Amino acid sequence: MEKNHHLPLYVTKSAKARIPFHLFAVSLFVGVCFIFVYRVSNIPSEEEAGRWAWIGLFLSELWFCLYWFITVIVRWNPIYRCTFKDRLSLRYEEALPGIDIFVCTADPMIEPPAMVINTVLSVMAYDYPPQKLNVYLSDDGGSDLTFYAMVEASSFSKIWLPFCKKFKIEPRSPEAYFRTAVEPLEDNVMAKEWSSIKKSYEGMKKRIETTTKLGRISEEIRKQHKGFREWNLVASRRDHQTILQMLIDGKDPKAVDIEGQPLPTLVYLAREKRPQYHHNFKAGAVNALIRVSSRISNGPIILILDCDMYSNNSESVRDAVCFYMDEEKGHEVGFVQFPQSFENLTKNDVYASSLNVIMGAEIPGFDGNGGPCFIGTGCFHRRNTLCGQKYSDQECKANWKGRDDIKIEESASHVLEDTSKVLASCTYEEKYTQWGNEVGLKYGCPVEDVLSGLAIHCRGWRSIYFNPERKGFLGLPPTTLLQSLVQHKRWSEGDFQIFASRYCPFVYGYKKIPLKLQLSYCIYLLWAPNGFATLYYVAVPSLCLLRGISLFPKISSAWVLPFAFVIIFHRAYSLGEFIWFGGTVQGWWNDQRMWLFRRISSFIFGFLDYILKLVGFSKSAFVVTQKVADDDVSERYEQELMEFGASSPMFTIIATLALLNAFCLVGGMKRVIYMMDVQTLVSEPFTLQILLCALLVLINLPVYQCLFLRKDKGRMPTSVTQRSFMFAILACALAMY
Ligand SMILES: O=c1ccn([C@@H]2O[C@H](COP(=O)(O)OP(=O)(O)O[C@H]3O[C@H](CO)[C@@H](O)[C@H](O)[C@H]3O)[C@@H](O)[C@H]2O)c(=O)[nH]1
Ligand SMILES: [Mn+2]
Repeated sequence: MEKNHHLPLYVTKSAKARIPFHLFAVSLFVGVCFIFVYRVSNIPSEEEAGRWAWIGLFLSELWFCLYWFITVIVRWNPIYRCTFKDRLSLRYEEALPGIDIFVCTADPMIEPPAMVINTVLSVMAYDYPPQKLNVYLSDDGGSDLTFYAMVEASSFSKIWLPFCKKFKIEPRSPEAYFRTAVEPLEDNVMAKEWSSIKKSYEGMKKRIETTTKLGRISEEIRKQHKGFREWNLVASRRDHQTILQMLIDGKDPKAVDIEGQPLPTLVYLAREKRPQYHHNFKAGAVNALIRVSSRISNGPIILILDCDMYSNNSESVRDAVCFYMDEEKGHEVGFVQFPQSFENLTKNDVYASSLNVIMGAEIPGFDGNGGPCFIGTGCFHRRNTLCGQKYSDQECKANWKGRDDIKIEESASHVLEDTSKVLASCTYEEKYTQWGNEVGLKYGCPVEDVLSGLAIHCRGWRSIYFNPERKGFLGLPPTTLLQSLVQHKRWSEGDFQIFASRYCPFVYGYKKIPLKLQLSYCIYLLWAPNGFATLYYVAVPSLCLLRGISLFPKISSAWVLPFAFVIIFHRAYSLGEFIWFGGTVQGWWNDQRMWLFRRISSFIFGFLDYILKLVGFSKSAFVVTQKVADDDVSERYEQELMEFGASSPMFTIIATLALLNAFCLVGGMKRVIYMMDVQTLVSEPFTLQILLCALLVLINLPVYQCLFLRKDKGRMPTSVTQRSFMFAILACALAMY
C-alpha cells in the first residue's frame, strides 16, 4: 500500500519524432528567408507597374510567415497523457469527489429535446457512484417541450442506468447505442432485456418527437408533473421567471432505479429572462448553473457540456479525477479538457468539420506549452478555479489533500427549489457584479470559453489535455456550408476581439503565463487577420496576370527554387499530418478548400463585425449551430455535395473569387498560347502566377458546379450568381484598363 501510494495516477509522454519536425521547420524557415531576400531585392521601381501589388504581396507573405511561426511554436513540443484508473479506485474509491455536470441547450427547434436527453442520459450513466453525480440541464429556450423530454428521461433512467451497468455497454446514450449495437442473440438474459429496453426507448423517443412536432404539451401530459404549471406564467422565451425543478433528488431515499440502486440528482433549470436584462448567452447560463448547483450539490468538480456532446466513454469522469487526485501535481490542475470529436462526419468530410488536426496536433502542443485552452465543452473544471480563485502553491496543496466538500444544507427538494431560484434571477448579478468578470465564465465575448480559460491560466492554474483512445464525447458538426462559415465567423470574431482587448495574451498574460503559451493562444486569436492576407493572395496575383504584371520569378530563374521548396514541403507536411490524424487525401483537399472559404468569408466578416461592434453599430449575438437538417439537405450532406442554396454575402465573396480566377486563368492562358515557342516559355515570367491561378480554379471546382451545373436546391441562388458575375467582371475590367 505504501509503495502503491507513490505511483502516480497519470503519466505524461513527449511525442516521438520531434527532431525531424524541428529540422523541417528550420529548413522551411531558410526557404522563407530566401523568398524575402528575393522580394526585397526585386521591388519594382517607382516608374514600373506593379510596385504596390508587389509590396502588398510581400506584406501578405510576411504575415503568413509570422503566422506559420506561431503554428511551429504550437507544434514544437506536444505531450500526451495516460491515466491509471485502477490505482485511483484502489486508493480513493471511497473518497471520490462529487461531480456536477452541466448540459446547456438553447432552442428546442434547432436542438431537439430528444437529442438533449440522450446527452443527459449518457452522463447520468457514468461509471461513478451515483450519489456523487449531479446532472443539471440549463434550458435557455425556456421550453416546456424540453422540460417534458426531461421528465420522460428521468423515468427512463430508472431502467436505462441498471441496464448500462449490468451489461457494461458503450456508448451510454441510448440513441447512439441502439443505432450501432447488434442485438445480442446469443446471450439470452441480455437479449430479453435488450429488446424490452429498446422498445421503451423507442416509445419514449416517439412521444417526445410527436410532442415536439406538435409544439405544445397536451393536457394529459401536463398532469404528469407539477412542473408544467410553471409555464402558465411564461410570457415568451425571452420573458419568464426562473423555472427550477428537481426531477430526481439523489438524496431522497426513494429515488432509486428498478434494481433499488440510488440515482444521480437531475435538475432542470430555465434561468430568469427579462427583455431589459442581457442574458449573456451560454456564459450566462453556465454561471447561473454554477450558483444554483452550489446550493444543491456543490460538487468540487464541474463538467461543462454542449447539449449535443454525449458521453461516449463511461470512464471519462474517472479519467478526469485521476488528474485532480494525483498526489504530486493534482492540486495545480484548474481544468481537464477533452477533445471535441464528432459523429456523423462523412468519409471525406466536405466541410472540414472534424477538427482532427487541431485536436491531434495543436492542443497537445498547447499542453506542452503550459496547458490547453478551454474549448467550451467536454471540460472538467475545478469549481473554485471557475469561481475566481487564484492558484497558490501551499494553500492549494493543503486544501486539496484534506479536501472536505463544503457542507450544504440538507433540505427537501421543494425547499431547495425555492431557495435556489433567486440565484438564477436576472437581478442577482446586479448585486454581485463580479459574476461574468472575475467569477464564473466571462461575459461579452462570443468565445467565452477561450477567454475564460485564458483568465484561469493567468490566475496561475495549469490545465490538462486528455485524449483517450475511446473518445470521451461525441457531438454533431455543422452539416451545411453556411452553418460552418457562420460558426467560424463567431469564433474568428470572438478570438480576435480577445486579441485586440485588454485580454491580449501578451498584455494580460505578461509574466503570468509562459511566452510560448501566449504565442500559442495567437494561433486562434489571429485567425481573422489571416483573412485579409489570403484575400489578397487569391485575388491580386490573378488580376496582375490579366494585366501582365509579373509578381513571381521567371521559371528559368534560380529564385523559383525557394518558392517551390516552401510551397511543396509546407503542403506535403500538412497532407502528412492530416492523414496521420485519420483523414483521407480527398478529405485533405476538402480541408484546404474549406480553409480558403473560411478565410475569405468567415474571417473577413468576423473582423468587420468586430469593428462594427467596436463603433457601436452592431450588437453581440450568438448564432446557435443547427443540430438538425431537412431530409434533402441531409441527403446532399451524405453525398458530400456542397450546399450553397441560400443567399448570403459570404457566398457572394466565394463565388466572385472563383469566377475571377476562372476569368484570369483564361486571360493568362491566352498569353501563353500566343507565345507558343519553348524559348519564351522557359523565360516566361508568368508561369508561377498561372499555376497559382490554376490551382485556385481547381480547388473551386465545386463552386462552378453549383453556379452552372447543379439543378438541386443546394445550387447557387440566382441572385448570388448575378452579383458575383458582376463583381468579378468589374474587378477584371478594372485590372485591365
Ligand atoms: O444563448 C445561448 C447560446 C448557446 N447556448 C449553448 O451553447 C452551446 C454551444 O452552442 P453551439 O451553437 O453548438 O455552438 P458551437 O459553435 O458548436 O460551440 C462551440 O463554440 C462555443 C463558443 O463560440 C462554445 O461555447 C461551445 O462550447 C463550443 O462547442 C449549445 O449547447 C447551446 O445550447 C446556450 O446555452 N445559450
Ligand atoms: Mn455545437
